Formats: sequence, structure tokens, C-alpha cells
Amino acid sequence: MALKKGSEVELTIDSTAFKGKGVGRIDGMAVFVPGTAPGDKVKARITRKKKKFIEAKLLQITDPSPLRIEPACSHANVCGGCTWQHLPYSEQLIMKEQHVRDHMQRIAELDPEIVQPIIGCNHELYYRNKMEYSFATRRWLTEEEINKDEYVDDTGFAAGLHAPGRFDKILNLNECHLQDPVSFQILDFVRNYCITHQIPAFNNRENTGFMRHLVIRNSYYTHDLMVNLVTYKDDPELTGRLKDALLNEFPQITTVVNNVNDQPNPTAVGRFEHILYGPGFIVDHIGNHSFKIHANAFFQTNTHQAEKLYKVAREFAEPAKGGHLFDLYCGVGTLSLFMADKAKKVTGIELVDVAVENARFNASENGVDNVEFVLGDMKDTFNESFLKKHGMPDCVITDPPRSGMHPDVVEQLSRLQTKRLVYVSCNPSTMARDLKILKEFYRVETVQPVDMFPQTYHIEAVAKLTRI
Ligand SMILES: C[S@@+](CC[C@H](N)C(=O)[O-])C[C@H]1O[C@@H](n2cnc3c(N)ncnc32)[C@H](O)[C@@H]1O
Repeated sequence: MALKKGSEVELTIDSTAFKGKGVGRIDGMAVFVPGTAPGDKVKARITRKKKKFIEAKLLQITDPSPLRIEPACSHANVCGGCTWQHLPYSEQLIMKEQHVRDHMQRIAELDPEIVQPIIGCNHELYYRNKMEYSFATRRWLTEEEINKDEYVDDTGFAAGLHAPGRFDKILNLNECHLQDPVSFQILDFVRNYCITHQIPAFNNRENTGFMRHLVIRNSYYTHDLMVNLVTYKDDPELTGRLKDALLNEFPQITTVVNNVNDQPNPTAVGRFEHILYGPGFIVDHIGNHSFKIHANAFFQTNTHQAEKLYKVAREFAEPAKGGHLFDLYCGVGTLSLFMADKAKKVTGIELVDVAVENARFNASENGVDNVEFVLGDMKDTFNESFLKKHGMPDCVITDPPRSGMHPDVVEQLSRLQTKRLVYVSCNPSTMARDLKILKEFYRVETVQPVDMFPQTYHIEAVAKLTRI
């Protein structure tokens, strides 16, 4: 069989790779086919051929895997939000655990046996406390729509989620099952309001238009509900009218904010923010503590499961009892407060100023006085003079973003004389990359996968390291 770009191939999918793609083999060569399940027999077209692997696009499932189930959502096969809805949750968990094992073995070169059985989530749908929807003037057309004979309108106003791997195309959502149902109702209302009142979506090619994103945050325990309108221009009259319409339709909304991002970058974080209604933040709980969360501050998106994750981190940090704990990449101080009662002192570092403000407020609001939070970029802040000023830690918890830790931070941790390091990560590949370096200085004792994101390939994991 000719294995070159454009060739059609037939194969059986036997496993999944990280990022959710199905993997089959032709002549011993791994072929990655997105949208497939182990056991599927498929026809696919080669889109990329590298020395060690091939990427292919699914053309047809000729014999579906017995594992397949009917997805809950009609967008499941084309949406970038959930890519594993065609698999039962029990299978998703098996695959996620295996991915963590594979990463520890292949990238970190660790014994995969250190990976513990995964901790699953009780809620398979509607588990998110935050959704970030986007608007666009052009909507993503599925192949089926493109191949239809009649004309398909792809202009106008689309509101929804990105098509997989595409930042310029938005899948116009008719349903979504990741956050409380009110979240999609608000999206649908804003879309209809904008179309009726001729408020244009942002056009990311020409940098024109108005509506960029809609971010909805709801708290799991207090039922606070925040709507964040992210716009390209600052137009208080227009956003004021939209806010009034929203409050009229959804009286349960507790706060409305407007982030104005007048720069080309696609982020939902504005250059500045207006509070249009309510306090400008929501309050949620993890464990015994309550947390004030502003629109642009990080908060674990699965509140219920975050408590399980933090319990693992707390158990792994055990030797810190009575000692000094560092909470690197601390966000709004959630882990710091979760650990504070067992430490003499906790020092957190965080890049985002409003998150640090929230962290300080959260500490005082919860009556916790043995924590301090430092604003700064980890790679510049976490240095010798920081250690001189704040003292040596007995235990360090690090919870970096998806990209993992900056090499300078890994190097600093390698030098640090701390007994225990607890690494919390939402990306096993960058965690494995960092562990490969850290294992020269620390024994990686155990890795605990915790599923925070059902229906997706994403997986959180916590590693326990002890200084050699
Ligand atoms: C995965 S979150 C973890 C937050 C917190 N531990 C929690 O559980 O809510 C990562 C945090 O790192 C912060 N961050 C990202 N890059 C950073 C950097 N270079 N220096 C310091 N903090 C950073 C983000 O703003 C975010 O709050």
C-alpha cells in the first residue's frame, strides 16, 4: 500500500494516544486518526507522513467498535469541547490512566508501576463551573454541510466553541452539556439578542466587529452566576442594554462584567474591565474555605473534583506538617488555604495580580493568617533572593499551567534543599518532561491521576517526590 500524503488507507484502531486520537498500525507504522475508538475499522486519508508516524483524516468507519456509545450531544463528532463522547466514561478512565503511564515511561523514563489507579469523577456531564464561548462572523462548516448541493450560509453571527485545533472557526452551538444548562441558555439568548439588534461578532481577519467572547462562571456551592461579556470595543451604552436584557431574562445572574480586549490577540482577558452589575466576582467553596473569584482569576473548573485533587496533594505533602510550605503558581490561594492548617507558614507565588488580590482577600476572609502571597512571574521571582527573604521550604507544591514549568524554575527546584515536592499538573506530557530532569534530584515515588474533565482526553495528575 502506498503510504504517502493523500493516499487512502484501511486500518483497525487498537488504542488511543494523548490528545484523544485513535491509533492503528500499517506495516508497523503508527497511524493517528482523530474521532476514532479502539476497535473501529476505518478508511482514512493520509494528511501527513513523518519518519516515525502518519496522521490521517477519518473518511468512514466501516465497522464500528463495540465500545462505541451514542454521544449525549449532537456536536460531539465535530466540536473541540468534548472529543470522547462516543466512548463510555469507564473506557475514558482506562485510557486516561494508560496515557499517564505511557508518559511516565516514555518521556520521564520512570517505572510506569508508580502510577496509581485513576480517581474518576462522579459527574460525567455538566461538571464545569466555567465556559468560555466565542463569537465569529463565519461559522465552522462540517464536511457534510460543505458537500451538500444546496448553498450553505457561513456568514453572519456564530456563537459557540472552536472547531478542533482551529482558532479562527467557531462551531455554532445548538446545545452544550458541560456546564449547568443555564449556561447554554445564556449563550443562545446573547446570540439572538446580537442578531436582532445588529451587534456584530468580532471578525478576527479584519479586526472589526464587537462581540468576542462570552464567559460564564457559576459556583458549585453558592449558586453565584457571572456573565462576562468580552468585547472588542468599549461601548458602555451598548453593553449596558445587553446587561439589562440579560438580567430581565435571567434574574438568577448575580454579576455582569465587561472585559474590553481591543488588541488582536484572541484572549478573553480584557485590557481593562467594567463591572456592569453586582460585585464583579463569584464566591465558591473548596473544602472548608470560601473563595472570591474575579473574572480573570484562575479557579479549578471542576469544583467538586478539585476537592478530591487537593486531598491527594495534601496527603502527598504530609511531611510538611508544622513546616514551611511553598505553593508555586498559587492562583487565588485555594491550595494554600487547603494546606494552611497543617503548615507553620505557606508562601504562594502567582503571576496574575487580581488572583493575588483574591488570594489575600480569601485568606483574611477565611481567618487564615499563616499564608502570604507574592505577585510575580515564577521564573524571575523564584530565585536566591526570594529564598533569602522568605526562607527555605520544607515542602513545595507546584501547579503550573499546561505548558509546565519554565526550565529556570525546574533548575531552581533541582537545587532546592526541600524534603518533599508535590507536582500537580493538567498535562502529563509537560509534567513528564519536568520529572525527567527532577528525578536526578528527587525520587518520584508515586503519580496519582485524577479525572477533572470527563468526555475529553485531558487528565490531571499529582506526583509525590522525595529529595534523594
Ligand atoms: C493550573 S493553575 C493552578 C492554580 C492553583 N494552584 C489552583 O489549584 O487553583 C496555574 C496558575 O499559574 C499561574 N501562572 C501561569 N504562569 C505563571 C508564571 N509564569 N508565574 C507565576 N504564575 C503563573 C496562572 O495564572 C494560574 O493561576
